Amino acid sequence: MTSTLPLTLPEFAERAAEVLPDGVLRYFAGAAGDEITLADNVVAWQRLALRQRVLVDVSKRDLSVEILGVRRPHPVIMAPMAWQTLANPGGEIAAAQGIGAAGGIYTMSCWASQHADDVAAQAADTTRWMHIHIFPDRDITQRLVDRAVRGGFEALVLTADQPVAGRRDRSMRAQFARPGSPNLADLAPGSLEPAQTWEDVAELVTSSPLPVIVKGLLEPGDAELAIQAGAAGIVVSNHGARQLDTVLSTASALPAVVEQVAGRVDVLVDGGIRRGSDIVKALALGADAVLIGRPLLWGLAVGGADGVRHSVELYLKELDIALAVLGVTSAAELEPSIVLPAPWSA
Ligand SMILES: Cc1cc2nc3c(=O)[nH]c(=O)nc-3n(C[C@H](O)[C@H](O)[C@H](O)COP(=O)(O)O)c2cc1C
Ligand SMILES: CC(C)CC(=O)C(=O)O
Repeated sequence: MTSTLPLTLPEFAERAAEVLPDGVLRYFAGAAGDEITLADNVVAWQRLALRQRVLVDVSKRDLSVEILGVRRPHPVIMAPMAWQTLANPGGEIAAAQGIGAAGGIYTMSCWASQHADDVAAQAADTTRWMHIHIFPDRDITQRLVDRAVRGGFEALVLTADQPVAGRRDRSMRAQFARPGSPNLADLAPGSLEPAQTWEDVAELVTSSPLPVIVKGLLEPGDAELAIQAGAAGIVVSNHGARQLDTVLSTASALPAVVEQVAGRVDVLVDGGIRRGSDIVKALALGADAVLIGRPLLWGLAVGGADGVRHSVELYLKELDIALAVLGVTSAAELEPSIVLPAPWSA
């Protein structure tokens, strides 16, 4: 892809809407029900205003943060998203290469349209996490864990908010051929497990050589249970508003979860993060890092690996400028006092 890549993040979304078939776009962009939470995931970050301090020496700025005890160049992680060959023939491999080139972590959905072994081989230089479910057949889960270990994936991201599939009105009639999940095809057909509980999480933590991050929590009480089960981290997430409409947006849910966790494990957040300034707000509210979903699919759709890399770089550029203008030199040291309820949201 040699055409000029977009200059802004919204332009990526517009270009993706032009290049993606209608059915695929509806599946990617859509969410549950009336999409109230989908909209509020974005707006909840916009409802926060930033306090800027001036005439601080910001000539040296540091975007690095610690994630699972490892210093990373910046806080951007690609969220697990199914079937990435629908966005671009390069699929998961291109996405992983792209985010790796930008210094970010790639989370591979277990519903991937390419096999984890191939992603591991062809994006060997990218720090990769493997997304998994507790499947009705626990042996499938175990085999995915083995595969993650074999492929050098460094953590497991366990989806907790999908006992059943959400009902997504926008994509219900979407016509597109599902690429299947070659990553699961050589295992028994994966299906969701409505009977999963925290006991399963504790068992997974005990048996897994990799740290387990529990994704899809909104309540402080669940964060506590995740810690009791031995999770190394949690993701405050509503699955991109795809599971149930009118659950809390993630910016609204984050502060109480951070308070409950009190630094005991890593707290990550995703949902509606569309600007570098949203990352500032997430970190200020106590997140250690952020996962970004749809915008990186738009990058993949528009420009393959290069598009993903460029999209991440746009976030980082915005993050860096935001820090400088706010008078802050370190992303890791952002304080809650830098955000306040915006007067325009009253
Ligand atoms: C097309 C698509 C597929 C997704 N597939 C998965 C998945 O397989 N597992 C999962 O835990 N979350 C999945 N998600 C949710 C994302 O991991 C993430 O929580 C969400 O997209 C973040 O919100 P954002 O898109 O507003 O950034 C998917 C999201 C999208 C848009
Ligand atoms: C294959 C699906 C279960 C992937 C998913 O979680 C989603 O589309 O939100």
